[in-house]
Amino acid sequence: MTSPRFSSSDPILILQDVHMQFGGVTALKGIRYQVPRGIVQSIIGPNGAGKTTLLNCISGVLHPTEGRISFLGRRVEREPPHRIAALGMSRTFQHVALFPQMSVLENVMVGRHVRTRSGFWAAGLRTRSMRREEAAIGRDARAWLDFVGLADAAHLPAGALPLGKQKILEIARALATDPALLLLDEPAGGLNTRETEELGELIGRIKERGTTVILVEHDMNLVMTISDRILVLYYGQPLASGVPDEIKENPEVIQAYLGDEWTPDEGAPIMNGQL
Ligand SMILES: Nc1ncnc2c1ncn2[C@@H]1O[C@H](COP(=O)(O)OP(=O)(O)OP(=O)(O)O)[C@@H](O)[C@H]1O
Repeated sequence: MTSPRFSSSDPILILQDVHMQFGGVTALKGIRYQVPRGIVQSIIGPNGAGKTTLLNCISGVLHPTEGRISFLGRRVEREPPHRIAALGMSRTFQHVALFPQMSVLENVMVGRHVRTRSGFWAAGLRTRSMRREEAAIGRDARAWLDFVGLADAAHLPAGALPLGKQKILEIARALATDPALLLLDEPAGGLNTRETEELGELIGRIKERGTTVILVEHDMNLVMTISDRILVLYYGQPLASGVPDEIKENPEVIQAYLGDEWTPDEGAPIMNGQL
């Protein structure tokens, strides 16, 4: 699915002068950035900095008003979300968007159908080949539930799970397409400390599988613990980029986001859990 000119050492994602205007609001002002393959790349910044808008542009939910986005060597800034998903990108949303009446397993199977030939609704017609495909999808979905630690809940209605597990289920559903790039929009929102630690451990295992992760997150403990690189957005522009220690010690970042009261010696800043 990658471009013939794409080499495995090329950045998986290249943003060139990405600009997004909503009427009078400029949400992104010419973002230039590259994400190498196989890392956890976090994007942080205060409310309204443009983080979700950037994820929406990358995943095709929004089309930037200007600029180019290349994913696996292909231009995608004018592609719809399903085409980008089929190229190998998957995402979760800030607010849980599961089918609450469907089982945990079925929710993961819905995610997998993005890549099947028959599609989820056509599968209802149930030809023999479709049934075989369906059975294979069921097996894969179980394997993903096992991977994220939800195998025991496979037959429960998704809506019956506590929020923390629903968020993990969303990640399982996004993983069901076996994406090269996974975008996570505030996965730790609403999670307690233990759930957030488990989430961090899961993201680490996703990376170990070879999936690149882009994480938009306010929980600084999580970000500083699991990120290979951090991009700081401020009013729609990159303010800084680097490894966690560089970001923690960057005076502009400290000044702009973290407040004067925090110093790097105190460890990762939390600011009431929020930037
Ligand atoms: N659909 C839209 N129409 C108009 N303005 C929008 C739209 N989406 C986002 N914006 C504006 O764009 C700017 C960036 O918003 P965005 O949600 O991307 O920020 P964010 O960094 O994700 O914030 P948060 O941390 O609160 O989620 C904000 O000023 C927001 O009000």
